[in-house]
Amino acid sequence: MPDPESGDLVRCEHLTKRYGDFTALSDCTLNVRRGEVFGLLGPNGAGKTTLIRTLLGYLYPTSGRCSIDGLDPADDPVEVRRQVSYLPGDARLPRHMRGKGLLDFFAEMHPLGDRERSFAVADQLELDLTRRVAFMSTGMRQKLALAVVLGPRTPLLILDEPTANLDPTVRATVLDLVSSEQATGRTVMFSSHVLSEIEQTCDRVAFLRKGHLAHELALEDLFQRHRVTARRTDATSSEIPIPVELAEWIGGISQTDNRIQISTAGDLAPVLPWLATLPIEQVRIEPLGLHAIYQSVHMGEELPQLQPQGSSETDSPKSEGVL
Ligand SMILES: Nc1ncnc2c1ncn2[C@@H]1O[C@H](COP(=O)(O)OP(=O)(O)OP(=O)(O)O)[C@@H](O)[C@H]1O
Repeated sequence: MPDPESGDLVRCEHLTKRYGDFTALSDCTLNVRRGEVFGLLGPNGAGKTTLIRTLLGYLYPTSGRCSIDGLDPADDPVEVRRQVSYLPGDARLPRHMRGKGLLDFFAEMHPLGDRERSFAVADQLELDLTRRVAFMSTGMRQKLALAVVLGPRTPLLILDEPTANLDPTVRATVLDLVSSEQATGRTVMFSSHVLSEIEQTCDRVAFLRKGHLAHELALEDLFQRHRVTARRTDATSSEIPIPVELAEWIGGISQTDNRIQISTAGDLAPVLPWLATLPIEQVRIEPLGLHAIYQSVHMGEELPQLQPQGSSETDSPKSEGVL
């Protein structure tokens, strides 16, 4: 039964999917909250599409379970798919149809289809709807697929690499469209290999690696974290103590030769006066972006220090858990 009271629209509990002996998704537990934009990140073959297709009931889980609005796709795939607009990574459209006819067709087919909306999206993407699909470029077909998928007013939108094959201007429009969908109350899941798109659009992101959920991260949290690098000007290499009153803001301090690195969490304002008192020069402060996290997950390395706020532990890397 749909459960509108639950804060989570999507739930995966210990979801595992094997193809023969090969485990494509392993013990994956994650939730997507209603109204959020949730990003799926991971290298090629990480299991993103497998996760999405299991959620939609196109694949049966080997073990574990998942649900969309309380509905289990293994039990009721048709009803689940009524709740979802899905853009596959390899969307194939009937080649003989013209754009206009195709949008009409899909708007009529879907119980929540909205022809006006599909045409408005096509217009926003500056797509020529008079052409046959067969004569469209790859990017034009992607635009058309987006116009199809963004039409129906489903509670959930799942987009598998929606900006693939699009030029930078159109990519930006697509991200705007995703944000507009969120503003209307829809929940969006999307996978992308473009980290800046995830940073720009998502509320939370999950990193998959070799079928495992390697990390989950709230973007708001990431933007609050910075890395300060500097050169020590004093001759000693003695440890710089973290002032007790700043324990909440300083994640850790590490030093190699005379290079010092300080990780911060939360507002920088209380940290800056203290930094000014330290024997350091060539100070660089940079937000800890997704790129640093992604690289670590991708390489299977331990992650850079990301202490939760309130922690005063030193700069020991951690490799598990929610960042
Ligand atoms: N039908 C299948 N039979 C066997 N193995 C499969 C099948 N479908 C996918 N796989 C394997 O499962 C793994 C996960 O594939 P999946 O398509 O989910 O990855 P992905 O994260 O979406 O990758 P990409 O970023 O390249 O789209 C890959 O190693 C892939 O080769």
